[in-house]
Amino acid sequence: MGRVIEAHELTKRYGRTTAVNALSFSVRPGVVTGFLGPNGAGKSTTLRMILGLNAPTGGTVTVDGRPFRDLPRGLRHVGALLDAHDVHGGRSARAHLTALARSNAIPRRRVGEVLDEVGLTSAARRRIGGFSLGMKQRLGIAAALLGDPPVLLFDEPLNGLDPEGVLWVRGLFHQLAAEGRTVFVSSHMMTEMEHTADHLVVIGRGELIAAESLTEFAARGARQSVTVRAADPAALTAVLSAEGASVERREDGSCAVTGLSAARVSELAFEHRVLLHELTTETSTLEQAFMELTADHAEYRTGESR
Ligand SMILES: Nc1ncnc2c1ncn2[C@@H]1O[C@H](COP(=O)(O)OP(=O)(O)OP(=O)(O)O)[C@@H](O)[C@H]1O
Repeated sequence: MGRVIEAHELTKRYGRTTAVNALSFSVRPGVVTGFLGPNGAGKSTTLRMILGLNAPTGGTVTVDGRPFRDLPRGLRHVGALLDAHDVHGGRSARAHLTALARSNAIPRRRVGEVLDEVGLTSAARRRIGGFSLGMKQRLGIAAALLGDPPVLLFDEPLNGLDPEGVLWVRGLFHQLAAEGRTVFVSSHMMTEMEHTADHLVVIGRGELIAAESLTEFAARGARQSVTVRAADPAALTAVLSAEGASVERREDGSCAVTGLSAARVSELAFEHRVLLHELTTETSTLEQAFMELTADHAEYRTGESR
């Protein structure tokens, strides 16, 4: 039921700022695709171009082979949560969704269904102005689901949700993908995507850095190193280096060893009678892979004068 989103050489310039630069990627149905990048990387701009809210300076982006503008029945084709605050605070949640349903020719019964789905039934008659950010996110998700669309876009949907809300939203995204929909979710935090996305499109400064499965992405950062603390670090270094390992002596007296497994380090130390006080395997995390890959692309970084 889902449709492929295809960006080809997509570019957006604002004056001299290039927000999105020759970005090409595709988002497939049936999996949750995370859209990851540091602040200012161009995620919101890209999502707005997918929805036809911003016109590209160059390149194209299509849903099911067509620009969004050419797709009739808006919300029934693509449901989106762009900015949870972008709602009329004086209205009730139910009135807000009812107005959206009416203008998109969506049956009224969907309003009750989506309110239920996002857990807002008991708050449906309250003014949105009094909602917490988490409740507004739920309302925005309800609006995205209203037209039962095959394609769903969410911009930073986890912002403001409590831990229970985060678990719920992850379950919902997986369910929507399992139903065969196309689910594209932006975030600037790798940790948020780790248990949310199956596939990743990673950008920095408007350019594509990676487009691959979460497993492939994780493998980039999966350089294992072994931390060893030895009674005689110099002796250990000599033994391990002779076996082809690279050994880095740290200030705290420990050694970071790459190129040998912890088991092999232990065997060699035993054979050469080097006493060990500590032996730990460190696997670099997804977060490290993300930081390393985006380091050259971060728009705003602490300690950087621009
Ligand atoms: N309307 C605009 N006019 C001028 N510059 C803009 C406009 N919208 C976005 N930009 C610039 O384009 C770049 C990308 O912004 P965008 O909001 O798409 O990034 P983002 O990845 O969504 O960031 P964040 O995670 O901070 O929301 C930024 O440098 C931003 O300042």
